Amino acid sequence: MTAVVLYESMFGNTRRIAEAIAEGLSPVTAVTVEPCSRGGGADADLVVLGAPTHAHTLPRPESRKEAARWADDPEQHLTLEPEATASGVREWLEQLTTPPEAWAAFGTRVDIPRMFAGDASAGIQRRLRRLGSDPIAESECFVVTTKNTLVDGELERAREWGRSLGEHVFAPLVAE
Ligand SMILES: Cc1cc2nc3c(=O)[nH]c(=O)nc-3n(C[C@H](O)[C@H](O)[C@H](O)COP(=O)(O)O)c2cc1C
Repeated sequence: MTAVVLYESMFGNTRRIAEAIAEGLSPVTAVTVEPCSRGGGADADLVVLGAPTHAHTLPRPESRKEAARWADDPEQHLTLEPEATASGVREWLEQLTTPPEAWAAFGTRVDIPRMFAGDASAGIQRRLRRLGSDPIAESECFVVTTKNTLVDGELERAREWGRSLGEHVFAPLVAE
C-alpha cells in the first residue's frame, strides 16, 4: 500500500501543505512527497495532487514566469522553489491516459472568498473526472495571506485532511 502527494509550488506554501498531508497519511501507509515535474507517481494506491491557484485555476507556463518575476523583486521577500518554473500539475494531468486508482485534489489560494479567488483544486478535479474517475473525498483548498505566507492553522488542517484520507482508503484494508 503506497500513497504519493504530488505538488507544484512557486514559493513553498503548496509544498509545505503537501508535506503536512503526507504526515497525516503516514500512520497508515508508506507515503512520498514529490514535485510533479518529475513525472512519476500515477501508479501509487492513492495519489493526492495539489497546486497553487494562478489566475483562478491551475498554473500555466506564463503564470509560472510571472511568479518568478515576483520572486525577483526583493521587496516581496519570496524565494522561488527549485523546480517552480518546470512543468507542473497541468502538464502531469495532460500526459495521463488512465486515472489513478484512488485520488484526491487540493489547492492553495489567497484568503479571500472563493468566488473571487478561484481554486486550482477544482481544475484538477474536473480534468480527472473527464477521465471517468471520481475522487475519494471532496477537494480541499488551503489559504495564504496576500504576502504569500500560510494562514495560521493551515498546516494542522492539512495534516488532519491527510489523516482523514488515509483512514478512508487504507484503514478498511488494515482491518481486513
Ligand atoms: C501569477 C500568479 C497568479 C495568481 N493568481 C491567483 C488567483 O487568481 N487567485 C488566488 O487566490 N491566488 C492567486 N495567486 C496567489 C497564489 O495562489 C499563491 O501565491 C499560492 O497559493 C502560494 O503557493 P506556492 O507558494 O506554493 O506557490 C497567484 C499567484 C501568482 C504568482
